[in-house]
Amino acid sequence: MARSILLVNGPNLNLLGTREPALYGSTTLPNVISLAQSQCDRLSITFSHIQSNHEGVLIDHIHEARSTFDAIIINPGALTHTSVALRDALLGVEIPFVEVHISNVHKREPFRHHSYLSDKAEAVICGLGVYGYEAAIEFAARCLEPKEKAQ
Ligand SMILES: O=C(O)[C@]1(O)C[C@H](CCCOc2ccccc2)[C@@H](O)[C@H](O)C1
Repeated sequence: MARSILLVNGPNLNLLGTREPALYGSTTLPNVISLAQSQCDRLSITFSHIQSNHEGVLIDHIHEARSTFDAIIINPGALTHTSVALRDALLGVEIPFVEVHISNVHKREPFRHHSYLSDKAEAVICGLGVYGYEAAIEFAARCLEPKEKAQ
């Protein structure tokens, strides 16, 4: 089971719970983080979180995760549909990851139907609202084995 999880949230997710509640619900990002921290505490999993509106900042944190985290749970936001660089960063660190989307992207505009990450994700969760984060943590705890640490 994963013993340490980094939760990554991409651009505009800092607005969660304050705009577009019909699409993304009314739970704020701080509340999502608090719930995730409590869930990880119960599972004896080390937890950390980053949210940034800047692609390069997210990439830097993913690089830094290589020596620390067994699993990444990522909601890339709109970078899902545009960022080869984010894909390359995840592939480069060789940390298993779960892709989460609050909305069902497949019921939305066609440009949201493609992800640069999904074919490399251990799992893709979308349309469950913020429960998707809880489900992703549970999946990581049960099913993601830590990769052998590089010597
Ligand atoms: O459904 C998801 O979680 C998305 O990753 C959210 C992205 C948007 C992130 C912005 O989130 C907001 C939340 C509240 C208010 C405004 C934006 C969107 O571009 C993806 O296609 C699907």
